[in-house]
Parts: sequence; structure tokens; C-alpha cells
Amino acid sequence: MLSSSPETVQRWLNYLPEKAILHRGRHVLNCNEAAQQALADPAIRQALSRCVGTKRELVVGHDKVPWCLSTSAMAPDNTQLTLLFPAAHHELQDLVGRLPVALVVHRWFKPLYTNQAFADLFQFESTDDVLALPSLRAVIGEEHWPMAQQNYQTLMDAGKLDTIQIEDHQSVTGERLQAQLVDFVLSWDGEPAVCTLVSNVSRQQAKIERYKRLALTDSLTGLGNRRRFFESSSTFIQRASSQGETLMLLVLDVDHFKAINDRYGHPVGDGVLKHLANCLIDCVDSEALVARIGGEEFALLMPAPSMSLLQNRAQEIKEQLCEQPYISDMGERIAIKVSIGATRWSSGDDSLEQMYQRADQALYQAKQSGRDRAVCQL
Ligand SMILES: Nc1nc2c(ncn2[C@@H]2O[C@H](COP(=O)(O)OP(=O)(O)OP(=O)(O)O)[C@@H](O)[C@H]2O)c(=O)[nH]1
Repeated sequence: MLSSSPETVQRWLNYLPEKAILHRGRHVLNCNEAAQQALADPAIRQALSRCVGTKRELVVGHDKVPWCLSTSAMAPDNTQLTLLFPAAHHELQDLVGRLPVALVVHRWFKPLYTNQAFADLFQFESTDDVLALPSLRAVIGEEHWPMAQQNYQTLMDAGKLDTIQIEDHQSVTGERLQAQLVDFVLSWDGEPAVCTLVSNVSRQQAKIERYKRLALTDSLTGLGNRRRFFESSSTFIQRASSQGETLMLLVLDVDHFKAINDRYGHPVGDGVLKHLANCLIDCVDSEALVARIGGEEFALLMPAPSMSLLQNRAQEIKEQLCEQPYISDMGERIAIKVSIGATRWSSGDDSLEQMYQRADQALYQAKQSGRDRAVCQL
């Protein structure tokens, strides 16, 4: 055949129904009309240089279409004939099986296909163990199961989910991981099925959580900061109102703190603030929300005693704090005096902002009337 004229070779190639290319490595000698467009794709051209001897090569073209390149050597001068077929199902599986992203194809949670990355992520011995599962329910976990069923229905109706989910999951060996899921519908053996891509985002999530914690924490005392106080207090208030409890808010400010800084130095002032934060935690129960909301200003939100006892409770906290002087590293004994403004959550339409305003006014009154006292404003 190779001794035939170029016209004969061309005609012969054009008889072939597949895309057919005669080449030596990257160097193309001839091709049929069907192959001309494929040859414009650099991925396929590059693959030709690997098509030596008799072999099959799977190539994903630049248009993302996978092709199977089947090459045979033509005696006597080792010219290669490569035929391009649309990649068959099992070849696609082979390609996908080697992808680093974990995926599982399932129909109503019965796994139909998965890859090694999925088996590895959830610590199955092999992909066969995943495929042997009657349902992915055990992998999904009971807490996500109702939402997973709902999402499946949405996927079947709409073809895609508009949300990307990040969920807490467990591997078969019990290891926890944060998984990001992307679902879409594909046709599998002629019937719709769902393909779920799973990425392990545990490390990224841990980082985000750490940054969030840092953004909401006062670095000096380790208490929540002002933002944390206002963010957490809304859930605190909702919980209290749904349980029929009532709440009290205390805003507390150290008296003449500037004088402490001026006399003992800023690091000792810092020590006083840390000491005060610890004392505050000790004198309220674990349910209370305690935060440093400004330089030497703290806020406490907690279940309230009856109206008549509010003043007593605020006074009691003030006295407990003042009973515990701060001893500096140099052994200096520093007495701490504080002023407190207190208020109570009055009714369903009261808000944290209004409460804060009342407590702040009460604190102002405490400062104005001589400091070292607790004033309540209802
Ligand atoms: N050591 C230390 N000092 C701080 C910190 N944040 C704010 N301060 C100081 O706290 C002091 C607050 O001073 P003022 O607002 O005059 O209040 P005060 O001296 O406590 O007076 P009254 O509140 O009126 O009793 C200032 O000197 C600030 O520099 C901090 O993180 N560490």
C-alpha cells in the first residue's frame, strides 16, 4: 500500500469510515477528510507522537471530547496508521477512574460507578466495596439523609442544584471530614443518574473556622469581642424568648483605668484586664455570654433573676470583682473598682440595641454619681 501513489493512498483512506491518519510520530503523511478537523487540535497532534507500534491511547481534545486513538504499525517502513474512535464507555471509566477528584454516579443512591479517589476519601478498601453498597445512605449519614433525598428530587426535576453543599461527613473508619459536594444529572446506561463530585475541604474549612474565631475573639483576654457579643446575643435572645426566660445585660467599665496604666505601665494595665476577664467568667455561670466590648469595657448577657433581684445581682457581681485585687509580676497589689450599668430584657419587642442603650445610660449614671457602683435602668 505504501508504494502506491499518493492519490491511491488518499482514496484508500477516504474509504475508511473512521478518522484515519498516516504518520511517523508527530509528522503527518496523510489523512482522510474526516480526520482533518481533528488534526487541527494540538492535543491530538501531540498524542500522535506517542502513537508508536500497536497501541491504544485515550485523549481528551481541546473541545473536551474524549477520543480513543488506535494505532497500528504498517510494515515495512514503520509508518503508523492511527484511527480515531469516539471513546467507549469503559475507556471513559478508565479516564475518570484515574482522576484525582472523588466521584460517584448513583441512581436513587444505589452506586453505579465510582473511582479510586472516592474509595480513598471515604476509606473503603476498594471501589468494589463502594459499588457493593445497596445505598449511599450510610456514607451520607443520617443527619444529611433528609436533605440528600430532597436534593436528589430537585436534581431530577431541574438537572442541577443551584447550591454547592459543604457537609460534615464520616469515613467508614469513623474519621470526620468536611466534604464539598457538586451534583449534576447525567445519562447512565440510557437512564438519568446523579453524578456527585466530592472534594475534601477539611483543611480549608478548619482555616476558615480559625480565622472566624480570631475575628471574633479579643486577643488580650481570650473573651469574645464586641462583634462576637452582638452576633451571639441574637441567638441567645431568641432561645431565651422561646423558652420563656428573661435576660439581664450588664455593661461594666473599670474605674480610673487610665490612672492604673499611668502609674504601673501599660503591661500591668493589660494584666488587670486579663485578671478581670477571668474573675468575670468565675462569677457567672457557663450559660452567660461574656465579652470585652471596648478598651476597659465588658458586657455580660445572662438569665435574669426576678425584677426586684436585678439590682442585687448586679451589685453582687461588682463586689465579687472588687474583692479580688490584681497582683502584678512585681508583687504590686492593685485594687480594682468598677462601675456597672444593668438592664433587663423587658418584653418581646425589646431588642439588644435598646437594652444596650439602657445599660449604657445606667453606666453613665453610675460614673456620674461617683463610680464604684451598679445602677439599673429598666
Ligand atoms: N493597658 C491597656 N490599656 C488600655 C487598653 N485599651 C484601652 N486602654 C486604656 O484605658 C484607658 C481608658 O481611659 P478613660 O477612658 O479615661 O477611662 P478611665 O481612666 O477608666 O476613667 P473612667 O472610665 O471615667 O473611670 C486609656 O488610658 C486607654 O489607653 C488595653 O488594651 N490595655
